[in-house]
Amino acid sequence: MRVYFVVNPTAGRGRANAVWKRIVALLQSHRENDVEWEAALTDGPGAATRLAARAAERGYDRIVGVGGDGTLSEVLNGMAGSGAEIAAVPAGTGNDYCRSAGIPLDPMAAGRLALSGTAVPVDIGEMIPRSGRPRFFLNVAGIGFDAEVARAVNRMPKRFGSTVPYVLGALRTLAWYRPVPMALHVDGRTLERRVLLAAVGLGRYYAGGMMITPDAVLDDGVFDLCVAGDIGPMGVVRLLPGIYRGRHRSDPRVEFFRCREIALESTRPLAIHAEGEVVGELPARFRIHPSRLLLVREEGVAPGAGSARVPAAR
Ligand SMILES: Nc1ncnc2c1ncn2[C@@H]1O[C@H](COP(=O)(O)OP(=O)(O)OP(=O)(O)O)[C@@H](O)[C@H]1O
Repeated sequence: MRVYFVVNPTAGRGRANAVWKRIVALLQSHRENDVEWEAALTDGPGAATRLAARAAERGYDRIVGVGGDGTLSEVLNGMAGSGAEIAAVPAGTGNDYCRSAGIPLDPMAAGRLALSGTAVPVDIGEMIPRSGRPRFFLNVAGIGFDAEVARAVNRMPKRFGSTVPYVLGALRTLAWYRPVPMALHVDGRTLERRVLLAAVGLGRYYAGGMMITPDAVLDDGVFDLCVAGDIGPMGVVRLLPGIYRGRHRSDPRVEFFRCREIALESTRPLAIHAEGEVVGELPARFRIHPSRLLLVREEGVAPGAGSARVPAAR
């Protein structure tokens, strides 16, 4: 098997650098002779997409993103549709996709899995803005309050980990952001609402462990759409802490839908985030591609990580 590592040395406030050194030591001691590997470090935004696209073109069987959710998302956008498998070594700040997918958060365990685990098909989403470039995502994309929080968080230094910047960004955004009148087209049905946020989930977690779409399953062929309605600043303050445990599930102002196609329109332009990075503006469509990605993950583990599977015989 030929494995290509795409390493973002700046992920996790530079933690990825140390992680990568340990992974190299693991690779050098790896006894399986049938693994041939190569690696490249990213040198800025967009580099992981270019590196992953080249690796897929050159016929690598497996492409491993070493970094956080942003790195993995860039890797996906370089290799989606190529037939290559994707694996992840979590070395970022939030690592929400690994949390959602049941990939070990311990980078060395994830590194071993990347080398010897098997890949299973999972769903990916495509965000198609009316103007601008479409983009694939693997975990959560969204609009509204959370996209504005993502914008605020991305402007902050990452030295505090993932939760503190998120809470600070959320508080700052609370001061000015108000629910926006929107039309949501969900599998052909139109809903009109004032919307605080809409999150399109394949995985369950985002923003450093918030369980925004608590029932999402990576390989069920549908999006879990979470729509938080007309909720004011004090309501958000009360709602936010409970999202870490999925308690918003029972809040009457929050609705959930299982669907395949979503189109969102708003009365004013709203930013769209994918995996916590701002990637476009409404209006946009979201389309699911069931089982489109081959993901290396542990089988039969992890709450929220997909349907339970019988462990393969070894
Ligand atoms: N050499 C580089 N210098 C600066 N930025 C880079 C470099 N390589 C990649 N990037 C950018 O770094 C961004 C953040 O990376 P990533 O999301 O993987 O780490 P993180 O933010 O620490 O983790 P998480 O998203 O899990 O919280 C990516 O969006 C990518 O475009």
